[in-house]
Amino acid sequence: MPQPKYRKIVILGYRSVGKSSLTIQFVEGQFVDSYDPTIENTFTTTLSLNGQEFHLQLVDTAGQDEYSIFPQSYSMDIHGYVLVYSVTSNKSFEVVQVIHDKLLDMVGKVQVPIVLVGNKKDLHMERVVRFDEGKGMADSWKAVFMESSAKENQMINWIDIW
Ligand SMILES: Nc1nc2c(ncn2[C@@H]2O[C@H](COP(=O)(O)OP(=O)(O)OP(=O)(O)O)[C@@H](O)[C@H]2O)c(=O)[nH]1
Repeated sequence: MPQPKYRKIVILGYRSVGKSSLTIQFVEGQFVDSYDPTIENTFTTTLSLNGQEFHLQLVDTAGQDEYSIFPQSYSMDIHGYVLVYSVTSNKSFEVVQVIHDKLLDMVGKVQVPIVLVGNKKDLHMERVVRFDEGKGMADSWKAVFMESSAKENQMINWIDIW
C-alpha cells in the first residue's frame, strides 16, 4: 500500500450557498436544514481511491462578498479550490466570479485545480442560474463544473478532481 497522500482544499463562495452543507454531507453523510453562518471550520476525512489513501483537509470558509479581503492563508499550501454558488441566487453567481478573479490575483497564475459548483439544484422552482451559464463560466476559467444538491445528496465527486 503506497503512503497516504495529503490534500488541502478550500471551499469558497457567497453567504448561504451551501458550503458547509456540502462539506458536512461529504464528510459525515448528513444534511443540516438549519442555517448557522460559518467563521471557518476545517474538516478532515480519509478516503481510498484506486488503492491510494488520501488524507483530506477541507477548509470551510466564511461566506464572502465582492468586498471581502482574501486571506493570504488561502493561497499557500492549497491543492485545490471548490468555488460554490447557488443556482437560486444571481448574486452568488456574480460573487463567485469576483472571488475567482481575486484568487488569480493572489496566487499569480492559478496552477491548482478549481471546481465550480452550482448548488441547491433541488430547488427547481427557485432556479435563476441555468446549467449552461455555470458551465460557460467554468469553461472560461478552464475549471471543472458541476451542479449539486447537498440536500438530496447529489454530491460532486471531489476527490476525482485531485
Ligand atoms: N434546498 C437546499 N438547501 C440547501 C442546500 N445546501 C444548503 N442548503 C441550505 O442553505 C442554508 C445555508 O447553507 P450553509 O451550508 O450554511 O451555507 P454556507 O455557504 O456554508 O453559509 P455561510 O457560512 O454563511 O457562508 C441552510 O439552511 C442549508 O440547509 C441544497 O443543496 N438544497
